[in-house]
Amino acid sequence: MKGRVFVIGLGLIGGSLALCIKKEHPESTIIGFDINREQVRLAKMLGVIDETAENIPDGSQNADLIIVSAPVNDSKTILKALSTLPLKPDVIITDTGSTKKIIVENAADLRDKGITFIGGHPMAGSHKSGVSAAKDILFENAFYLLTPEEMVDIDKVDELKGWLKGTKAKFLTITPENHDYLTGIVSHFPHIIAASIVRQTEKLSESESLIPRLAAGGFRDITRIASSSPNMWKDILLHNRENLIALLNQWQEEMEGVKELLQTGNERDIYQYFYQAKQYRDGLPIKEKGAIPAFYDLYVDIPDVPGIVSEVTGYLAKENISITNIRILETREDIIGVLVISFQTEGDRQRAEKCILTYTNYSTSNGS
Ligand SMILES: NC(=O)c1ccc[n+]([C@@H]2O[C@H](COP(=O)([O-])OP(=O)(O)OC[C@H]3O[C@@H](n4cnc5c(N)ncnc54)[C@H](O)[C@@H]3O)[C@@H](O)[C@H]2O)c1
Ligand SMILES: O=C(O)C(=O)C[C@]1(C(=O)O)C=C[C@@H](O)C=C1
Repeated sequence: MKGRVFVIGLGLIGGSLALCIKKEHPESTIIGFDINREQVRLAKMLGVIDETAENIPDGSQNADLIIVSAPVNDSKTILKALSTLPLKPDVIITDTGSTKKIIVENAADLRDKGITFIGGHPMAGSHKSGVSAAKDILFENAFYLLTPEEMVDIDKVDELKGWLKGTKAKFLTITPENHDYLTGIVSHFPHIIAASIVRQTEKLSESESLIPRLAAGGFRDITRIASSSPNMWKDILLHNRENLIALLNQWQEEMEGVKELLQTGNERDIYQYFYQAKQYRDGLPIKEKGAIPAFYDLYVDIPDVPGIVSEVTGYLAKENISITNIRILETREDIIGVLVISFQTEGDRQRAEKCILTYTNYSTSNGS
């Protein structure tokens, strides 16, 4: 496809979508805008965008596709601003926000002007923010939720899917209300729990200095997402308050049940509690295996290609670096996401990181 694509908000998601679009449609021109000038500079330097726009009116005027990818409360304001601008009549506007009901409501003025708005949410991401974390494989095999309203022409939805083909995501159309209910359960609520576990641990560590050093495998796995952008999550919670309050009430009941299990001390019931959770978790399409206690972990973001694990371990063998364990965190259905390699010492971990960065262009981190 040819045309001008204007990305507003050049962060992890806006940047990754820009890369996907350019890869699939090399003849398109990607124009970027962000209120943070440093993100714009980086986006241009990293080749994520072709051109920069000074402001939203400039970038929008000749755009064929506009992608709004700011935190949801900012996106709400941006959509309102877009509705006051002269736009191409056949432009498609979409967003990437993690919530949909309030966003779609705030696109009403665009709709009234006959402009197509299709709410969107690629259901993949990371705890990292900013354009430097953007990558074109981020959405591979992930669900990409779309929430077009009834009046939106099906051809326009297909056109948007065409633009987004390079994400290699699986498109699913649902209502904004259902979107917020479902993502509340599987995404927003788990983020609250992860943050609450970290906050409780922080308070308890004030009187016990060993706690941070012991917080390894399990703690890291369950709290990784607590490292996500507080600004983004503040907005998500404000946009999905009702669903989240209902979930918190249910969770409190669940915890009361657990407390009762402990007070009663019935071995069989406690076993059953964990057994049932394991059955459901193991049956999910995301098959994360084995919690390996590892103090010196290296997280490597890997693409979904055959032989990738042996490729990475091959480089380490070449440099005589021993590993104590290796596992794959499958972050999305059908896709390898992150390779977690464990080492005996921090020195080995650092050497391994250097080695992988020398031989490949995969990003690495210590998972924190
Ligand atoms: N991070 C994830 O895992 C994830 C996944 C799917 C969807 N989302 C959603 O996608 C959107 C973007 O998230 P992200 O992870 O890319 O965040 P990010 O923090 O990496 O990037 C957001 C960017 O928006 C910019 N911005 C804020 N207000 C702006 C404004 N008024 N005009 C122009 N730019 C503005 C910020 O400066 C920042 O560079 C959010 O709505 C988020 O809910 C996030
Ligand atoms: O992998 C992560 O770090 C994420 O939190 C990604 C995640 C999620 O909850 O699954 C977070 C918010 C987005 O709206 C979509 C995806």
